Amino acid sequence: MGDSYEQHVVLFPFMSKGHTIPLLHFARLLLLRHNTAVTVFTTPANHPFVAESLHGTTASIVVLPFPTVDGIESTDQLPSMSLFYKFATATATMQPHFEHALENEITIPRISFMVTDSFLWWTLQSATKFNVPRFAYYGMNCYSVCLCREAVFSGIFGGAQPDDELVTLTRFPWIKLCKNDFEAAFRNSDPKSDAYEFNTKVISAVGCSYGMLVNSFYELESVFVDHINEESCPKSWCVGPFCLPQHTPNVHLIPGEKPRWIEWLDEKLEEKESVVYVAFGSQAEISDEQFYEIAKGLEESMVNFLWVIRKAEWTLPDGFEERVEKRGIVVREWVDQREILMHESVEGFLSHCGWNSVLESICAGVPILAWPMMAEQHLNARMVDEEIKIGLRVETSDGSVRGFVKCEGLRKSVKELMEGEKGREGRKKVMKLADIAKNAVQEGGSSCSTLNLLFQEICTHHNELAPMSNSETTPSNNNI
Ligand SMILES: O=c1ccn([C@@H]2O[C@H](COP(=O)(O)OP(=O)(O)O[C@H]3O[C@H](CO)[C@@H](O)[C@H](O)[C@H]3O)[C@@H](O)[C@H]2O)c(=O)[nH]1
Repeated sequence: MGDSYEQHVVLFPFMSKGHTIPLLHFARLLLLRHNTAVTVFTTPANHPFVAESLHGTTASIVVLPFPTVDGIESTDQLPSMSLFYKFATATATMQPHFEHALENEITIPRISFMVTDSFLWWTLQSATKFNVPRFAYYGMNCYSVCLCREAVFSGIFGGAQPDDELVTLTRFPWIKLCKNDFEAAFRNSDPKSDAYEFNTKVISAVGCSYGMLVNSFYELESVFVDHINEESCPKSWCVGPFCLPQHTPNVHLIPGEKPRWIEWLDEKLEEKESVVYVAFGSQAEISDEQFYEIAKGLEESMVNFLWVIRKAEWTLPDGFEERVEKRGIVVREWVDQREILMHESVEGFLSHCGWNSVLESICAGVPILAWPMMAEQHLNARMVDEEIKIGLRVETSDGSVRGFVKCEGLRKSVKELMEGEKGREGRKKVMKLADIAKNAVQEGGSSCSTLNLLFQEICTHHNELAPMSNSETTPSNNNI
């Protein structure tokens, strides 16, 4: 790495597509600052994905060994998400290799700060040893962070009320939540459980970090950003959407080079037809029974759809693709989701509400039909439907937040998104937010200014430390 760089940022994403992709976008965003060098840490099996994503940039990639029993290095490959805690805990085996690289391999220029995923809690110890400020990347927005904290502090989980009964939050009285808005593992208060142990380590390491880096923008959730920054530690820095500044939709200049689903969307655009995009992220688990109802609901809705199916074992009803031939397309490959959302024919997104999907939909000005499945997605769905009002929720058969979705419920909800009043209102609102998001990442916008401030603060922090290079640094246990 050359001497012309004044700043050097280390990024260490967690090995899951929904966590890695945004930090790779953030790497590109950092590289727009010409004086900044970026080093990204990853594992052998994730290296090709990271390298392809950073192709054509000056980012350096460091590969650390990750010895797992089954050779799985990304959560989307796990046979079941019940193995998540085992997988996430195993990342700690990388700590000595990470520290070896910090001490010997990537010493020039001196590291300004590191952004490591909150699930890699042990990186705080490494950052502390080498006197490098650590920003924890949560993957969640400030709304969900605040709601998780409030639910814990207000004792919602311990209350005697049924799991689906709504409780008003004292700090945010316009918000009602139920126990089922949270994963059972997150509510588990048994200190001996894997979930409790892991979450405790993660939360306490975030609390002792220099800051929290958030893939969001201030105008989207100012009440919640302010709440975090006024009432708790560490400070949150909203510098997103990470996917925006450097995104130019793929331009397929050579005929025949376009993926078939983009050609299909082009055809729909020519026919002046709108399309709903259907995708549930990189790790959702869907039962065969539920999968069948999705297929039937889409077929009966009579809307045009592009459906990305993640798992080979999810089988479509007999003759499905023939019956929907003219108005539906099923894709079983990895797609450029942002390119699809940006396509002019796409006017609705049936989504599991992973935070990246929600943000990408906001940036593309596409309203959402929210069908949360796991993690913090139920909170994101409340945000979409009740807080920022850019869509609606899918109708479940018993009205509960985790209820089964029958084909009639799906058909009605999809129609409402594409042709109904709630869809229309959501579309207007999300288009305004798309403009605000674009402004946020422009020079002078809130996210751009926050990132500048972060760099300024880190420079001041460095100047206060004795000048020395990393190679001269004696590992110590001083807190930053
Ligand atoms: O074929 C595909 C499939 C996915 N994606 C991208 O993969 C990412 C998926 O992220 P997200 O929508 O957030 O879904 P998950 O993969 O489910 O994300 C996990 O991580 C998120 C960030 O922490 C959480 O909000 C979610 O709840 C959690 O499930 C997005 O950038 C998509 O654009 C593609 O580009 N092509």
